[in-house]
Amino acid sequence: MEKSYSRIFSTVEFTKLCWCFGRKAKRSPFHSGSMWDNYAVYVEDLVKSYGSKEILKKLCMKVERGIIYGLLGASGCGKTTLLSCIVGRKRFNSGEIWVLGGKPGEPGSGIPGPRVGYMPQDIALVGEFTIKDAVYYFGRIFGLEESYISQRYQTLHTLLELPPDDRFLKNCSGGQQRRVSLAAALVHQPELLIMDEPTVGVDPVLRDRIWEHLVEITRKENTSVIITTHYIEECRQANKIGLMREGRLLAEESPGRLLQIFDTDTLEEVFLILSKRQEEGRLDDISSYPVADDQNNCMVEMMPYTGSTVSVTSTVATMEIGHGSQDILTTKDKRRMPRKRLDGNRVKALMDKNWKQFYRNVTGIIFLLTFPIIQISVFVKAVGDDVKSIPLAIVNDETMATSCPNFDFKGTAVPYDDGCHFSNISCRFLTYLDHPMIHKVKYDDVESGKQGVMRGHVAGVLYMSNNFTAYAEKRVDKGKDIEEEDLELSEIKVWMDMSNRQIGQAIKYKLIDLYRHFQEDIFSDCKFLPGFAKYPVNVDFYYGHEDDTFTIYMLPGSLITIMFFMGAMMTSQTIITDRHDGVWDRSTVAGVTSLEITLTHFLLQAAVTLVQVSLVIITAFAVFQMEYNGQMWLIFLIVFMQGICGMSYGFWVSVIASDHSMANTILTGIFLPMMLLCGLMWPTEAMPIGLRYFARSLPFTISIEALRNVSKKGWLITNPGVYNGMCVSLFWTLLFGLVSVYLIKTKR
Ligand SMILES: Nc1ncnc2c1ncn2[C@@H]1O[C@H](COP(=O)(O)OP(=O)(O)OP(=O)(O)O)[C@@H](O)[C@H]1O
Repeated sequence: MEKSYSRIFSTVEFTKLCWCFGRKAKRSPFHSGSMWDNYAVYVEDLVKSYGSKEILKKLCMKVERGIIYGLLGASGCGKTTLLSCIVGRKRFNSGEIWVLGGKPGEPGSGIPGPRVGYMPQDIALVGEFTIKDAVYYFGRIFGLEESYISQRYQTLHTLLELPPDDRFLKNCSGGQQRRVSLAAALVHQPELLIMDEPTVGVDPVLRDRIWEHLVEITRKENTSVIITTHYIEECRQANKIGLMREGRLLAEESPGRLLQIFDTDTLEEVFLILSKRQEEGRLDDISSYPVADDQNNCMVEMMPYTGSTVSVTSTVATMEIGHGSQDILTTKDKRRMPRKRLDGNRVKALMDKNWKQFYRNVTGIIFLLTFPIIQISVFVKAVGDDVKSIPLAIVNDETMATSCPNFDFKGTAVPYDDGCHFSNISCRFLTYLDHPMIHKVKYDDVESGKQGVMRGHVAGVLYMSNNFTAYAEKRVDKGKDIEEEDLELSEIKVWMDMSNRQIGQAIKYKLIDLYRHFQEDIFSDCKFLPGFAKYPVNVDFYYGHEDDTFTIYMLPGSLITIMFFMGAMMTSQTIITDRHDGVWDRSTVAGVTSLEITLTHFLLQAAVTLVQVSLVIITAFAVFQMEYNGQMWLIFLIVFMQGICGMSYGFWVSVIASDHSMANTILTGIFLPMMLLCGLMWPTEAMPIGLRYFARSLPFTISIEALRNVSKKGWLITNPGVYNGMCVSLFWTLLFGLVSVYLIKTKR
């Protein structure tokens, strides 16, 4: 093989055939725009790297108008990267790309936009679309009339043997999805059609039909086609093929001519020869040979397609190409109109897509609507209420009883001239312990009670001494003259298990509180001055109540964090799914702007957030009757703004994360510390001063305070304690949003 190749393939021809091997062009081949107009795609010295890895190495490529160009190469050689750069999906490091006479992205180039039909390697369609939806979606994005889309849909449906109109894409096979994807790229009859492996998984008969169609549109409509495929021999039907390896084009020529030059029967063999040659480093040798136009390496090739009379020979078709391209452009001039940042048709198509994606995902809807209700219900029912039925060991040495059968309050505190006579008041005190928080458990002595604590059977031991009543009476009678030992014996002693601080503290304060009531009642029976038994510190309450549960304190934080998290999760999941499926990229190539994508996602998700906020507020305030004092619309607004802020945060996460698992990690990894710092569970005032300022700068700390100020204090929007919280929400919403848009623009 190599022998016959050497015989026929002279060095000069080889030199002419291969081009672009590192010699820098002295000047651009074209000094006027009209030259580029002859090419559908013109790539010069293109370099694209991912990190330090160079994928495209000064690659040059020329695709004349009205031809089928087959781009061949092994997996990973950079074909998809090259196509992505051509359609403007990816930025490149250096070099030049002209598409249909303009540079992608430049105003008036029409690219991205309807001039190009792009079928990416991945399906890049919405799974919730029906077959018809998918084609119509792109038709509408391209601004086509409904009647025209309908007519095109019928034609493509027949041509590509598409499944029934109403079959959902997610229920189609891979091959069927690929055909729908092809139909979506063809619907608007683009001037340039770029397809990344369109025939994978397609039946050979249908594959043949697709190729026939490609030949037909290049011939009749002067469409230019770039197609990549793994089936090398399939490309015999192309007018020109580019053999790509390791980020470079080894050759670019018509298949017939390649076979002739290399004297082989198959393109596989041509590729093999050229690949070996590249391996041996002999391709670089050709730079020393004379070339047809040494002013520019990209111009060096056997058969330049420069004029209207050049005929391209392929094994399947011989066709005249390059005719009347200028006329075609004139009729399609409106496609070159500078792209509007916001176009009504595209916004409508995107809204329709988002809505279908939303309502056809029943599991998603159930989750989005029930999850906030479940969360707030669980919170109200499970968090912040008083502890109940905590077992407390009672050792009453006075009566050896906890319930004191036949006990009667009467006669336990009887006033007389100089004082008050007590009787059996240990039993009287024990009646005050009949409280939902406490479950009394009788123990015979302190030691066994303490054993009970150590074994976890009880949360503490309460002890009253033998003759507790007598010592208590002495304490009252003698006042400051009481002896220390008597004073000690008049005390109720308690040993608590404080390893569970919440329970330990709750029981401790409850016992003190119950004792206060007990003492007040006894002193009242003794006809002492009212208030004698009270602490001499009289605390009254301006906002809230003494017995407000912790639930009331945590409710604002809970509402806000639930909505922030829901907004963040919903947005990041939706956008990453769209981006991962390639729908975002594909829509962008079709002309959709980032603003339109962002805006339409925002509108739908804001509507969902509105419903979610209504649900959590109804659940908290109407169903669970949580108390509030302020204006309900203001409570609603503050929570809603945090939902929007969460959406913006989710948007930012979706931009910096490459996939769902990374997004979830970032989402929760940042959200959890924010939740700990926001004062939801513990006041920020308990933090070290530096940390407190940091905590207050976070998205929802001050909003939680604002919501508490409205719901508990009834403050109005004019109060800084309210509007500051709203300003912080707004600030973070804008910050996350702007940073995300900036990253989208720079990250490609
Ligand atoms: N986003 C990315 N970050 C880093 N490397 C990437 C990225 N995308 C592609 N690559 C690498 O670039 C190289 C070329 O990938 P590309 O997808 O362009 O190849 P290809 O020729 O289209 O392969 P295939 O035929 O299998 O689709 C591969 O080594 C790939 O791993």
